[in-house]
Amino acid sequence: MSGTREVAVHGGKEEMARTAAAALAARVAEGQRVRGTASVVLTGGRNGNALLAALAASGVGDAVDFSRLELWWGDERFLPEGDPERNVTQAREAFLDAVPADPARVHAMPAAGGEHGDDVDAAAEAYAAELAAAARPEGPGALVPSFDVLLLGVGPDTHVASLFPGHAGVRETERTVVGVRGAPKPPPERISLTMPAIRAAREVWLLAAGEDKAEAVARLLGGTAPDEADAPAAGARGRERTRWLLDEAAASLLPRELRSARD
Ligand SMILES: O=C(O)[C@H](O)[C@@H](O)[C@H](O)[C@H](O)COP(=O)(O)O
Repeated sequence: MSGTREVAVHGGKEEMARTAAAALAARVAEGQRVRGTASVVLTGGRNGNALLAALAASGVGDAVDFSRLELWWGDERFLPEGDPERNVTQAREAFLDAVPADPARVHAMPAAGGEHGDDVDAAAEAYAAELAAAARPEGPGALVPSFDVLLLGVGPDTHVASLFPGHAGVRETERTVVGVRGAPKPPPERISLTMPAIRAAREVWLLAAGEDKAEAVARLLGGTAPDEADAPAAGARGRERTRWLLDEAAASLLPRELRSARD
């Protein structure tokens, strides 16, 4: 049984990113206070990167000890190391190069042309092994760490990570990481956490901003939840809490009572 679901609507995408960054810093600081270290799964995309940039801004992440923060990725574009389109490259530019993270705790997904060559499935298996090695025995299913917060940008087609509607990855029930081919959002080859890995997180935060997300958000939150195979974001739930962080444009087609929900 998953936990609570909350919807928060913020004025614009910048306000949403700043609010989300401050909330993430507070959650990480709490996790570090209670457990010594915290574990966050980052997402690619404009909203994910905007949140990271806000987190790197002065004053926001002051309560976080970045040297005790385990960073993972929910998905990665399977491109060569250093490619500007890789999520980790964009995260470094937005955030990582500005904070004192411990490189040993920054778990980037494998790049194409690296030790796994161009075998995206082998790269996915390697990341699954890295997650399992970091899992604590008491963790959920002990295949992945008990992530404090797992961030997900939401696509206009309701995809999250690199789990796309109707594609095999969204129906995976055993593996924690899969290789993706033929992704409708370029590049076609990607690595992605699966729903079992996503749902192992204590909290899952879904980020959606802009008019182009309004129809997806209305479909996902405005009434009966669609099946996750057809609308992957519908399956993205935390064990303790699921938060939707929207701006007014993305929330514009929601019922009035949801549009006014504030953090
Ligand atoms: O690798 C990726 O492209 C992302 O992980 C992807 O899942 C992204 O989060 C969504 O497509 C939303 O992207 P925007 O926030 O840019 O709309």
